[in-house]
Amino acid sequence: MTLAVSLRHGFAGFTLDVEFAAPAGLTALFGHSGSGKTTVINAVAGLLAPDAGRIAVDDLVLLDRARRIALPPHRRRLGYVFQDARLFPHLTVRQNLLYGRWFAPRGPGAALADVVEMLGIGALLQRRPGGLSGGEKQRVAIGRALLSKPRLLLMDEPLAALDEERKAEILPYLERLRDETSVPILYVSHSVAEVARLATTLVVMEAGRVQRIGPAREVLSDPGAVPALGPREAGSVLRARLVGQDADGLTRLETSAGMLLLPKVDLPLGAELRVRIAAQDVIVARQRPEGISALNILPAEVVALHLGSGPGAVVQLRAGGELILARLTRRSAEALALAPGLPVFAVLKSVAVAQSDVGGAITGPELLLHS
Ligand SMILES: Nc1ncnc2c1ncn2[C@@H]1O[C@H](COP(=O)(O)OP(=O)(O)OP(=O)(O)O)[C@@H](O)[C@H]1O
Repeated sequence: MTLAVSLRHGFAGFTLDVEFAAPAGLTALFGHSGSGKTTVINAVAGLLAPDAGRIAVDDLVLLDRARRIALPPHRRRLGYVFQDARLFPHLTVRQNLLYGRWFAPRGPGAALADVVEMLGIGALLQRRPGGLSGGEKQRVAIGRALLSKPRLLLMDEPLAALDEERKAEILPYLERLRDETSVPILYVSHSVAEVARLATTLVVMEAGRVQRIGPAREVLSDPGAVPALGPREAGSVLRARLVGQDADGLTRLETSAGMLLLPKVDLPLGAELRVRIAAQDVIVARQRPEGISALNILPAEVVALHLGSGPGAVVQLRAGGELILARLTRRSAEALALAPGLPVFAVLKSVAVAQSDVGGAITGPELLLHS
């Protein structure tokens, strides 16, 4: 299923003008506060009638201003998960979940038992929302949305109200949701780490427009997207496979950029992972450094150099089949005479690992590993 969105809408002092397609998987709408993410979600949900536009899920048109089509929200069959779970306090978890099914059309769809298992909420079924943690409540809210057999799940910053520990608890379930159901997810976030971990497609919004769109891995390693993503948070995502557990406690991950050695990643051999390398955790060297504690040094080649307006610069490197971003100062870029085609070495100071979107085991919280 693919969601196609084309929208124009004006508020006083703000114009939204966007066009994008969200294929299967999780499409993240990323952007700074006020860039228009919630306005897009509200238009898709039918809570806002835009000045102009068309929204369709495959052949089903939800909105077409030119043809005067505008399905009311309840006929769009969308599951909505907000920042706060909005569960019914007087109903048990089980009754809250079944409430979602109440409005679902007949026909095949997710079974209660499967949803309960996927979200790990079996032990909570007889409890009422009042006694649940924020993360547990969100898992129930996701289950309720799924059981309504939605065409599409809309998630507006579902983790924003949670502390880091609760976020870490819920992320693996969102990964399962993305990988194990065929329901496309439109997910609003302003956290690059969250987007890097979850998104299959990334739509970067800026001042009401789409600044970049594409497969998340490509957009995240595009130096041109760094200003919109924020230089502190920008970084690339690599695919990796766990290929060895060494006797000294280090884990070997195979990537097309080379082998990575990390402190123990407690997963079975063959596990597929996403590895996130923040641009600020990469050092660029002209020669292979020696006498250095970093374990992960990858041969690479400069692809592009992106100079900012200030003292910073971002360099895009190709290592094997992967693109890696490194953040450095303009002065260092000049001292190293970095230019496209130059062979260099990427020294990785730290790497984060998460479950990949290829399936496989659940890793639990994102592991931030210093290599
Ligand atoms: N009902 C409204 N009336 C007038 N202006 C609005 C209305 N809703 C949103 N806006 C304006 O539209 C712009 C985009 O808002 P929107 O909530 O879509 O941004 P956002 O990217 O979701 O931001 P945040 O991350 O803070 O939620 C903002 O300038 C906001 O003030």
